[in-house]
Amino acid sequence: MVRCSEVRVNIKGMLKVKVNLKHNKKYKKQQETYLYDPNILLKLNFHQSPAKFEPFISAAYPGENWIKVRPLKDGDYDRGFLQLLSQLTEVGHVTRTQFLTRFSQMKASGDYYVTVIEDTRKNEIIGAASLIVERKFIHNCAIRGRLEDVVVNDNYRGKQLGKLIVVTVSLLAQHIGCYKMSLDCKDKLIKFYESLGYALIPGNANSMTIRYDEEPFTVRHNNTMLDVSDANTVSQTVSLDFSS
Ligand SMILES: CC(=O)SCCNC(=O)CCNC(=O)[C@H](O)C(C)(C)COP(=O)(O)OP(=O)(O)OC[C@H]1O[C@@H](n2cnc3c(N)ncnc32)[C@H](O)[C@@H]1OP(=O)(O)O
Repeated sequence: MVRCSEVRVNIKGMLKVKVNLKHNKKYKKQQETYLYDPNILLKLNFHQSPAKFEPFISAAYPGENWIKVRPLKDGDYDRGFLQLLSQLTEVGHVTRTQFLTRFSQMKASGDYYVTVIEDTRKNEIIGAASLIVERKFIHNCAIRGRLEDVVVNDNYRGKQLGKLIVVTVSLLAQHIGCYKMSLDCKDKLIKFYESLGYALIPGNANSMTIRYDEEPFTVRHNNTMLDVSDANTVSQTVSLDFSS
């Protein structure tokens, strides 16, 4: 079968038809879908971030030509995205269908900015972080960002990729109009996030959790499980305020 890939009308009104003789088999190579528009990442101004990059890198120029910062793609199931997440927490056995269904739901909502770093030499996802947009009625129907699921493959840590992926989604939050961005983290990572502009808000930096997947209902304080009845202690939330 012959495919017509381009039809143009020139000045004299002559119809020009450019034919693509590629066989259908080659054509079958499916286009992958981005979760969100990758061009937004090229517009982010990394000089706005208090993070110190030495040498300077950004999402558009990540320092090496084999490093690519981009939105998650539906094909990333085959690039080890879930295996990377398993270095952060338990992922479970997620089938391709489950992955693609979740990807479509996230894309349809428009509020999920799962962002990854790919090692293009290996066709492998080596870093990830998610910005999730929360829509509010308060502050004139404002939107705020939540930073979730930050991880860098342990073979690539200590090379600024953690900073790169967190700053990318943080600038992205500001770019799309969030008035603030917050995250929950373990105590040992507070310094890491502080170096990227996040702060513990005095009197308002607690993070509390109730779990429904464990019995009896429990509140978590970092890694320590507490019974809800004596949960006076809580863990911490760090915020990045774009209005100040
Ligand atoms: C909101 C959330 O998702 S919190 C969950 C965070 N993720 C995890 O804990 C998963 C396991 N850890 C990781 O994947 C990585 O260690 C990350 C993402 C935390 C950091 O990634 P890296 O690529 O190593 O970070 P990067 O090289 O950019 O280091 C930045 C700085 O943070 C410091 N840092 C990195 N990891 C840690 C850590 N675990 N504890 C304390 N400091 C750290 C580094 O020393 C470095 O400091 P410097 O700039 O003064 O040299």
